[in-house]
Amino acid sequence: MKVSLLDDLRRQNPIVFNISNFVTVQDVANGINAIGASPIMSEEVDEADEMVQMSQAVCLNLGAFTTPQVHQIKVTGQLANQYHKPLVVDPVAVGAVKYRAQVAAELFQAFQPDVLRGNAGEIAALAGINWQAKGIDAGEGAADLVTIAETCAKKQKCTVILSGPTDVITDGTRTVQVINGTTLFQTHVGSGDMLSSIVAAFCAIEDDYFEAAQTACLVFAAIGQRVAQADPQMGAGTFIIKLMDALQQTTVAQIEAVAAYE
Ligand SMILES: Nc1ncnc2c1ncn2[C@@H]1O[C@H](COP(=O)(O)OP(=O)(O)OP(=O)(O)O)[C@@H](O)[C@H]1O
Ligand SMILES: Cc1ncsc1CCO
Ligand SMILES: [Mg+2]
Repeated sequence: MKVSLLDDLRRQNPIVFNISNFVTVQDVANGINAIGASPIMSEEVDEADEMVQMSQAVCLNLGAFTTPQVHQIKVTGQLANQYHKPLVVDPVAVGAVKYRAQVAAELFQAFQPDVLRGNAGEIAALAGINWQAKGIDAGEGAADLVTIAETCAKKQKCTVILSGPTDVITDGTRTVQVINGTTLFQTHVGSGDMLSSIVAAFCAIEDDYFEAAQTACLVFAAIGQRVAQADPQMGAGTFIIKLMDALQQTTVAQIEAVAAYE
């Protein structure tokens, strides 16, 4: 685990191009900015080529697309592959909505993600494993989370992050579990979207996307855990504000001091 990648990220301040969703776009932009990268968002396919070329990573969030946006997402994903820019995809609610699963399957015919980041319900759906997803939330299932993530990585031919109380990160061969975190993440809609774009920021500065993905998960979860531990009475509203502060201010040494992974 190379937590020092966080210092590289802050030094290099890479541009991360996001097609976000309207629910969480501001948290995603501010999260990227706070941690030390440079966000840019777009809803216009005509600027996709220029945007991808000037970016060091691309994050496509499938949270709330319209038909024109599906086209924009498809073109942007293809451009990311063409220009060899790391491509992270967040497949929001593909386990809960058949239409979304169908659109995601069509998109993955058109381009190849480098990292897929979703909760258990989303990653199980992309792995073809039975699970009861619940809207944007993970839902319930009996299957083993490591098996789900590894199956998904092999099937989709990329690094996979299955996030939750424990994050499972795998490229199908190497697998790490990040234990850090706080239940307060669940009280803030868009914690996962923030994580996906922060994964893209780490992929912008580290060519081994498995390494980038596991470091991003550890950094995000450990920072959230430190915030929660500082005030046991904290609620959802304060958490996001303190989390933004901590994304900006937490040091590599502070993260290493609480890091828990296996
Ligand atoms: N119960 C929990 N305990 C500790 N950490 C958690 C817990 N649930 C989620 N997390 C952390 O929250 C972050 C977001 O992951 P999560 O799986 O909740 O994404 P998500 O379901 O896509 O969220 P959203 O749809 O709100 O964006 C990750 O860093 C994960 O480790
Ligand atoms: C609540 C919600 N609905 C569509 S996207 C989204 C934010 C979590 O991705
Ligand atoms: Mg999500």
